[in-house]
Amino acid sequence: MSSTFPALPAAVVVPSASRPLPLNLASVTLEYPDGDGTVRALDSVSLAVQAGQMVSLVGPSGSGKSSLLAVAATLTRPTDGLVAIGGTDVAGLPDRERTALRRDRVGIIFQQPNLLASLTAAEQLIIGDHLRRKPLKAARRKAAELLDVVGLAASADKRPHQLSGGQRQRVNIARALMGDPSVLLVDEPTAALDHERSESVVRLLRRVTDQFRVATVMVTHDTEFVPLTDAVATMRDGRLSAPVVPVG
Ligand SMILES: Nc1ncnc2c1ncn2[C@@H]1O[C@H](COP(=O)(O)OP(=O)(O)OP(=O)(O)O)[C@@H](O)[C@H]1O
Repeated sequence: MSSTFPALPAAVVVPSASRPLPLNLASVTLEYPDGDGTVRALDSVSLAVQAGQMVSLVGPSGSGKSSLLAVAATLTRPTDGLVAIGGTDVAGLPDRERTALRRDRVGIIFQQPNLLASLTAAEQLIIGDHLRRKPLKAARRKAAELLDVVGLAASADKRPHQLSGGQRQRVNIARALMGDPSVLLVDEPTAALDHERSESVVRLLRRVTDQFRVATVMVTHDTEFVPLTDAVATMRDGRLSAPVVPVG
């Protein structure tokens, strides 16, 4: 842990009773088959994230961070426990409704932007809305607005090879916001970036979390960026080794 990270008293994030939490994981366990037995990637993990809150998820390799994101993203069904997005319990939903919930409520940002080589920055955003069957004109307007938010208004017509790594990650962030998600799940967004670009990407994630009131979970190994977030959750051997603590 970085020396700039303050030691703080533990405090569990308390959900507001009046409005459903954008993201609520309660006692989530995930087991993968492993030879004759199973490996427990998540062991009774609980994590509640409020609108406008940004939580850092840290922990050693193999501790379960990606598994937690995959379960929160509704990409992986947990073996046990509750996964609720905006108050909807995902467990009972058939695959089609899970996919629709994910498309409409969850923005996912992976380490690598995975942009399509032949599309411009604006088109990378618009194509998602096309799949959501939204009108093209509105999608164009929204893409322009979001590219402006991420500082790429002047690069809307550039293709991935004409953008820097940091700019590609900004397109990735704008793309994840196109569906107006209430939850943003971010996996090591700075893994391929130098320090300066990493900091500016995390600051951007902080800004969009505030501006769009999304509930953001960011897996990061850069603990120096933890103070830019509201709280830190530490994973070890599939468990949250400490309660979520606010960053002071
Ligand atoms: N598809 C899978 N099948 C079997 N075991 C898996 C699978 N995915 C992950 N695991 C195991 O689950 C545990 C948690 O892995 P996970 O990838 O979630 O950790 P992590 O903290 O994200 O690691 P890293 O920081 O290296 O990405 C590990 O023991 C891993 O080997």
